[in-house]
Amino acid sequence: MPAVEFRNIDIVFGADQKGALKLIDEGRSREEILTATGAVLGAAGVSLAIERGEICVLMGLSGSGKSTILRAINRLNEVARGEVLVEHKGSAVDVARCDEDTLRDIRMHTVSMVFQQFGLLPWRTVRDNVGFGLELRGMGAAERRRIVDEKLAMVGLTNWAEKYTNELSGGMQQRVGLARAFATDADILLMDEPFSALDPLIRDKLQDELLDLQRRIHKTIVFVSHDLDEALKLGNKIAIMEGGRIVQAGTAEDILLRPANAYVAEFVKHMNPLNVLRGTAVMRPAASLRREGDAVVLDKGGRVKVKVDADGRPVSLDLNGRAGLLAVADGEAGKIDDKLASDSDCIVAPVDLKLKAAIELKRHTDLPILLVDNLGRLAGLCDDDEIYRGLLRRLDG
Ligand SMILES: Nc1ncnc2c1ncn2[C@@H]1O[C@H](COP(=O)(O)OP(=O)(O)OP(=O)(O)O)[C@@H](O)[C@H]1O
Repeated sequence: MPAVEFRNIDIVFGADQKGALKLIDEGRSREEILTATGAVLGAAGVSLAIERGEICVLMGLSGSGKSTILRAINRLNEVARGEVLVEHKGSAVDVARCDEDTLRDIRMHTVSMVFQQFGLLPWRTVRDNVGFGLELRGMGAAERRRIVDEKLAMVGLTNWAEKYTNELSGGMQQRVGLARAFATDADILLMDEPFSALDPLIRDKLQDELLDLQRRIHKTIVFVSHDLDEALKLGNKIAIMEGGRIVQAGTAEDILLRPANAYVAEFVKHMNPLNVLRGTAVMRPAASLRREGDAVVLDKGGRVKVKVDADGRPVSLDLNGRAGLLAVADGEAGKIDDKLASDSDCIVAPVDLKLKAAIELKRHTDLPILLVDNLGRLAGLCDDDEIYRGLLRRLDG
């Protein structure tokens, strides 16, 4: 069960919902619907599943409908048609139709929201802002203090607990907003352009902090942004919206490599592919490499071979009859010990290795890179040839 799922939702602002829905079904544009009915099309035919633990970024130009669908997740916006399923206490609840008590329960325990303008109460201290939701729930002071202090430590604001929020910088205020959202322990966080009021350096830092926190807390985050860099950096999944409709949803790589239409292509035109692409985008897949028995041939001359076991995991390296050494690089950043690298003949790295890291590894070691999946099985080869060809293909558009 996804944590959040939009099933074919339409959202209309205005009295003539029926008239607007009819025109949506006829495929009319927002302008046509506005002229004919006076109603504003907020969202049309939106379907999207957001899995538990995912960061899904809703991206698009101003007015494209990002906030509109985000706010349907806790029914701050009513949907005219369709379902908004939210995983609540182990089952999928249609927020669009559930009763008021269930809705209140969902808002209090399952879905929490972080706003662009922080939404803090200036007459309360940082500690009392973070504990506000818990206070509304009727939680006792001691328990509240324990949770609030834990969340303040999480966002690095322990020493600021007694200050008033207007004594804090914008970046710090947004950290208070984050701590408040974390304090409710909601599984789903809705973040409506939370960093866009901040200057670029602070924004970049908070994005890193959010990614770092997410590695520890595994929330489901639905994040609205109009900035593609931010979307590509944060999103496991990115849904691009135009005129109230989702025009493409996929991974950063899908969007960069296969933009669905001219609108998406325009967004990605100026992106630096190195920050987004992973080894998988350029590697020569294992299945297309020449096999010789239990060995996979890595070079044209047939002198470099890697032996794989019955499951396809690389076990040894054969350099024209001499045994070579395989060295393992860690994580998507491809970290490797210098001494190990200099003694080795080939590097084994995870398949989600960032292309930028692959290039750095190549420059640093000048060794071919074997990419392996999360079970250690050979997924493909990423050497100079693959990297150059992959980049050229990308740059050629
Ligand atoms: N409460 C409302 N009443 C009437 N129209 C609304 C309301 N909320 C949103 N809209 C309209 O719905 C459309 C989509 O707005 P939305 O705020 O979702 O866009 P967005 O993509 O989030 O843009 P932005 O980045 O500017 O916030 C816009 O045309 C907007 O004017």
